[in-house]
Amino acid sequence: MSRHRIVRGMDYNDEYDGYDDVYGHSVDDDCVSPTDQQWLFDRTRGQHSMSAFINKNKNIQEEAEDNEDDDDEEDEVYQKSRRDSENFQMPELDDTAQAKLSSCVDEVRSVVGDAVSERRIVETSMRFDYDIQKILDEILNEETNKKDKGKRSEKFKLNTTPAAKTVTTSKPTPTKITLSTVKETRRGFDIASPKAPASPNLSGRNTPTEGGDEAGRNTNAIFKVSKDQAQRNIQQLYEQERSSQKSQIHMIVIGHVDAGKSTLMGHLLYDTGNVSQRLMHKHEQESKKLGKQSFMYAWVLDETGEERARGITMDVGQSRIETKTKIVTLLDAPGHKDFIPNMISGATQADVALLVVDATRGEFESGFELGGQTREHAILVRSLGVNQLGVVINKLDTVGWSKERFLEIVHKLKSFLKQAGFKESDVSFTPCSGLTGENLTKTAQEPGLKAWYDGPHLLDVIEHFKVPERAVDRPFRMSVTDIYKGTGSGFCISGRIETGALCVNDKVLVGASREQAQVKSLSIDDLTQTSAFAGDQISVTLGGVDMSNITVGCIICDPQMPIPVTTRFQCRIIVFNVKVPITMGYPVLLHHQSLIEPAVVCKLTASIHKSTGEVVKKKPRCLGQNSCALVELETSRAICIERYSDYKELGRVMLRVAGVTIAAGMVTKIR
Ligand SMILES: Nc1nc2c(ncn2[C@@H]2O[C@H](COP(=O)(O)OP(=O)(O)OP(=O)(O)O)[C@@H](O)[C@H]2O)c(=O)[nH]1
Repeated sequence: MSRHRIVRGMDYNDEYDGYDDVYGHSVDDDCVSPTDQQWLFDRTRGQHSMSAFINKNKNIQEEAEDNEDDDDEEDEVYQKSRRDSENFQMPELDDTAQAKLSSCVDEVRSVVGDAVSERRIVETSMRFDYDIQKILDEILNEETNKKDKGKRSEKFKLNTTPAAKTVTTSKPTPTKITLSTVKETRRGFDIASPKAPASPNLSGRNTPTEGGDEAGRNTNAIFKVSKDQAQRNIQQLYEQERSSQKSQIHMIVIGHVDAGKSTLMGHLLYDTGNVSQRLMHKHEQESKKLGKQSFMYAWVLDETGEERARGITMDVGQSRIETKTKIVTLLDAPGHKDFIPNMISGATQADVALLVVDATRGEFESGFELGGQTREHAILVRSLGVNQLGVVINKLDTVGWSKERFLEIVHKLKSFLKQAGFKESDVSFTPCSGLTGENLTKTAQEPGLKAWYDGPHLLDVIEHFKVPERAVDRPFRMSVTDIYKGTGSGFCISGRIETGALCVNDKVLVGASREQAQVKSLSIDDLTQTSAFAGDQISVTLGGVDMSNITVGCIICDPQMPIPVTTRFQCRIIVFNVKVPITMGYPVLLHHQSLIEPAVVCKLTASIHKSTGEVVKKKPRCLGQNSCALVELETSRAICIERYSDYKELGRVMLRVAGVTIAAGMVTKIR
């Protein structure tokens, strides 16, 4: 039972409240100099109306590339729209309609800023029955049409950056701040130019001296490796070392909070002899003392005091079991929505998944139908490349082993999973109880279940998962999931080898810094090894590298065939549930393997058909839920990424905003 949590390079709190910080930084530190502050609208300085502010600050330097007349027209139109807003009286509505209207106005404002009058937003909202997507389409399209027709009198700029709310007051005003400031404030936070990626610390010790473009792509850099490393026959080595061993598989256990995942895994570990009777007795006694005896099996994987006290899993617990033909690494994911980043990080390491659902009446429904995590987890693992799924219909003891309840849940999940992209033949449904241990490692014993079920038990289901092909003969790539101080010199990193192989004494390149490091030692499940291959979860001690250049999420790669480094790339995305449609400038948190990095949707290239991939509309204004599109993303720092067509494992991304997954994507081009 190992759990690497010694050094976590990422503070997941950033996921939830880091935006203020990021925007604050962008505006306060970089975009607006102290002297520019005078041009920003500030209610505390008595500028109670925007028009007063405009009049007061007439002599502001103009944006170099804009035509003076246009600016005057913009002034006039903008002021007209403001007056329109100020004189506008809200219609009298009942409470529900009023609430819908206010929320619509807020959401539209967050996209278009102050450039559109209150009246227009209100009227459009009512006309389109508060459908935010239609309202935005209407308003944004109208603006474009007007522009196209050359009706300059109606021209004013839209602020399409929801994140830039704090500075929108400066954007549409005729009294512009300097060009450089306007450009900088266009986005929610600072974006390094793709041509000059923010460079990590380069110690100069092991960095290449020539070759390679600025972003580190198509590099011709000369990285010397030993003859042994350069000429090694990896396939032969793999067969030599592994042909007589059981195959390895990584299985993530997912599902809504309290579905019984940890209890199920703890009981499975106990029944398969992976947890001693002594330890189980200890868990039983200690959990009893705290009045939490029902959690005694969960304690096998929920090891920290906080997890035990709160009765929830917070980080991915890791353990392993052996079946007849396989060594299975179990990854017990947290079900609570606050810990989805941890769950994503675990899912990137998984080959297959078990989706646990609680059969208790009302509980399945709240996990599946009422915004629970059952759907989100299933979609996430599928988007991250997991295509074999075992659905465990758990806690059947609470419904008297009812066949009807089992079939009802199977029916509901089947159609959903098909839509989520799972093939029917790759999905199985197993009834059981993690608490009583029914149908875990032995065929059904309970008369209520035996009466109608004679299918496989859970261990059988796991045994029959197909082992994915391991890309051992491809260049080495590994994503770092943890960093910690080793016992000797150097320091340790852990992660899963996505492709290729690694041997002791090999040279590797580290992340975007491209610094060279040497493998001092490596281990799998705390056992020292001389080599490791794609699919292995390993710990590596590295030497000769600046520790500050290694962070959780960075990629370690083959020095002769390095991974591309970039700040900008194109993705094909599927948009999930978004409250506010995605527009240009939309800030997101990019999840790539274990990396979580602020990014911005900097271009909406085309809307595409979900199944055929045909272009439906070029340069769409916005993307609503369930749409599919080609977009470009720009990260604030240079990252290592691959095209999906080259390396499936490293070409997938997830986009999240304020703790919600809004899209999943595949990388199609690297700029
Ligand atoms: N009756 C019954 N209760 C169960 C069963 N499995 C789990 N439970 C109870 O459900 C509660 C939650 O179990 P956990 O195993 O912690 O659930 P979890 O899905 O791991 O929770 P998170 O990881 O926090 O999402 C505990 O009180 C368990 O005893 C079951 O098969 N039958």
